[in-house]
Amino acid sequence: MRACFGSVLHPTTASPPLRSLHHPARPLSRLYVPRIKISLATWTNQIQRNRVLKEAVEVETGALEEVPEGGSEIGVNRFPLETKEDGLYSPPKVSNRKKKKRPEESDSEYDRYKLRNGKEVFEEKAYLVGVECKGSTGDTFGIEESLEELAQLADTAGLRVVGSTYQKLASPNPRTYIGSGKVAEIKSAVHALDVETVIFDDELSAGQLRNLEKAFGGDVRVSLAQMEYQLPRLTKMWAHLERQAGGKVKGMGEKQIEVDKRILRTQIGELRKELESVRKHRKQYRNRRLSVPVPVVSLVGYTNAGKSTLLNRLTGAEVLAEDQLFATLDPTTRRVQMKNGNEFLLTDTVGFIQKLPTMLVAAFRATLEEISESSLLVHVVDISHPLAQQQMDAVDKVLQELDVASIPKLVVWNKVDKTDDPQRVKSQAEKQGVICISAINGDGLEQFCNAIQTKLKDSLVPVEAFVPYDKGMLLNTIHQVGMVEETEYMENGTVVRAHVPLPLARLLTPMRQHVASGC
Ligand SMILES: Nc1nc2c(ncn2[C@@H]2O[C@H](COP(=O)(O)OP(=O)(O)OP(=O)(O)O)[C@@H](O)[C@H]2O)c(=O)[nH]1
Ligand SMILES: [Mg+2]
Repeated sequence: MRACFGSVLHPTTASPPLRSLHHPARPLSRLYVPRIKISLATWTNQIQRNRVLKEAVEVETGALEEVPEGGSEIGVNRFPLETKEDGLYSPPKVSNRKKKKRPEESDSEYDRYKLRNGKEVFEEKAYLVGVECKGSTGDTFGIEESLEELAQLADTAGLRVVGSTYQKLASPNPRTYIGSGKVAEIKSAVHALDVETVIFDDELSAGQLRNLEKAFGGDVRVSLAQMEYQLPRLTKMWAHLERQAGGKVKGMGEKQIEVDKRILRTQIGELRKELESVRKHRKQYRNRRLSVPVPVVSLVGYTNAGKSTLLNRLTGAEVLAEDQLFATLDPTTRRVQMKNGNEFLLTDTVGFIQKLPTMLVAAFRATLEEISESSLLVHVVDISHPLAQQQMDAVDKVLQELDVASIPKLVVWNKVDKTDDPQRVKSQAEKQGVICISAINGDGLEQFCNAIQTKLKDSLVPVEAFVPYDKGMLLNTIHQVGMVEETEYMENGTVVRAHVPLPLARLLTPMRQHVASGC
């Protein structure tokens, strides 16, 4: 056994050659996501396997003569795919911690390569350990729920959860965090189940990680949790920027695989700089966008609440919406046109999660900065979730930490179709002045758009401006994004009285002065 990553320990078993790429790491904070989703080990494997897969595709299209080792008889689909009837890949549901191994399930290395979102991942076997310290404040989620969520995250990260345990502690053991009896119990589970990754539901010190690895029987290497967290995000951002900004960012134009190779060669300090540069360019991109004076509405909410589904439904966008945590990693913005012709920009964001630590908030900054520049936040709640209230509280807490609590907010209860009694939920929502929708079947979306419009109006600025006829486009924009109360046609232009978004009001400033000085 070897390696730890965040509070994740990777014991090694007889590994295929690719697994030697594993890089261990340690946690910087109590991070769920980086600890598992962004395992450099998994990620480097993915890159490596994707390369092989890419080569295999080239073989099929005749681009390469040489067949990759071991791939001759299987071609593109040399690794098993799990498909649903509709042909889409469906990851195994792992929220059931007592999942039994199917008799026909083989542990051969090939069987454990799975295709996820078009990428191939090696499914490591994971064992979850939940820890609850008595007297720890602020946690409204119980330990069982925390473990459920951790299992879902592990699934999202491409791990196969083979077991779990938890312990309530009066205070953590300084050497191993959990008690020695628990350590022994986990050790036997690790060996009995051939576990490769042990994930702790809490922050462990470097010393505790070392001791635990030793106790479970491996040598520990500790480093680079931060990098593991940033790498995929960085890559994704590049891809995102490439699509949106048209090739001006450093590294753009590089194929994904080249970016991947370059990142693999890069050290963590350099990566930090790169992330910073991505942030700067995103900001430039946002500034350009802000010069188009359309109000920005951001969808925020707990992960899996249905934000991307709502964006897709309203705009016809094709943002990945999946029953997995953290399906969305970087924001996407689309224009929404309402029936009355008014427009706003709708931004999807990365979902929040309980115990989102300040450090993670900082790391998410690149994406969450979008939120701070919105005219309106739409808090999407999965009202069918048994812990909907706790999730709402967790989101509000993060919004406070992000210092955006002052931005007007509209709360929307989503997935009403999934509740036991949609009618009852709807009337409850009405009483509380909350909009009730189903992003999946479109129920309540008209009411939702009207509510956005009303809320946006509250954030509009009243202006009176003289718009010369040669600036006719501007008048169109005022009609499109603002609310026009009165227009008066003069000899050289139009006097317009309207409520407009702040950026447009700024743009109109010279014309407002014109009004003041004599029209
Ligand atoms: N029944 C039902 N399912 C929904 C509804 N809206 C979304 N879903 C499902 O909920 C799951 C999560 O939806 P996403 O849109 O990916 O959620 P998200 O908030 O973007 O999640 P993250 O990107 O992880 O933060 C998907 O399986 C959707 O199909 C709804 O109104 N009703
Ligand atoms: Mg999403």
